[in-house]
Amino acid sequence: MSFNPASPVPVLQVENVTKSYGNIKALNQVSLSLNKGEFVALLGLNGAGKSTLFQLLSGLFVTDAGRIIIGGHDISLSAIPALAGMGIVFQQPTLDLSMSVLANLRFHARLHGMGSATQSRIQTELARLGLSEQARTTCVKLSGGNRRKVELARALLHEPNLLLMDEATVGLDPASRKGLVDYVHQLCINRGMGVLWATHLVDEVESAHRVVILHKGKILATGTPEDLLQLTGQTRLAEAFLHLTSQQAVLI
Ligand SMILES: Nc1ncnc2c1ncn2[C@@H]1O[C@H](COP(=O)(O)OP(=O)(O)OP(=O)(O)O)[C@@H](O)[C@H]1O
Repeated sequence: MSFNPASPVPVLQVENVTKSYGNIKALNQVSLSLNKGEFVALLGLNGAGKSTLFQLLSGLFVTDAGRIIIGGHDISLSAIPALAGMGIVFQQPTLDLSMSVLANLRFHARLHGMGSATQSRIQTELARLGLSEQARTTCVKLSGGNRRKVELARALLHEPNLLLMDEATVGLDPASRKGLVDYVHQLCINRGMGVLWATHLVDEVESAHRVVILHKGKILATGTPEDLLQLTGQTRLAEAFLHLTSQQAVLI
């Protein structure tokens, strides 16, 4: 089955979101939206505010101002249905390394109240990621790349409409990074899932449908990779990114 992008359906709307830590404004009036089947890259240097945005999206923190709507549900009013439609892979590993792959996935399935569908969903996701043979392996024995794949399988288990990837390739070698980006791209195409992929690595965003450049808590620019090249007059995305973040002009 392949997704038809003809009629976009927003799976995520971020409206004028502001968040401060004391005097530090980590996010300043940030707005973005993401449609079904769209791969949107959130590109920003260290300290841009990417993790802060993800913490707000995953309900760990609340906004100082603005609204976050996931699958039509305002997270501040209806957190449970909002979060139920979302999967997330955090920058920091969150598997219980003392448990098996299966036990980690079953724990997540119980949290989502998946019931009798659990076993077949686990088998499907592990098979897709080439991890069926590792199902009973204790996670501490897995390579870094395979641990990330288990985290991705866990994030996909309850079939979310929105997948958040927060610098999910940290610690992976270049081939594994590319493998993960390509796999998630296919998920967008095949399942019509929306993906927000945060990174500071430009090579991970070259195939994104849209790139949002976040810098010092503000969105500097948004558009297709081609739009950003045109906007900056550069020939490579890495140069366009450097150009935008060094100029800091508001170019939306
Ligand atoms: N708990 C906190 N307390 C105080 N300041 C914080 C806290 N978390 C983040 N910040 C500050 O907020 C700003 C945004 O940080 P954030 O971690 O969201 O950026 P990031 O884009 O995820 O960076 P990185 O790529 O390095 O992970 C930075 O100035 C950071 O120092």
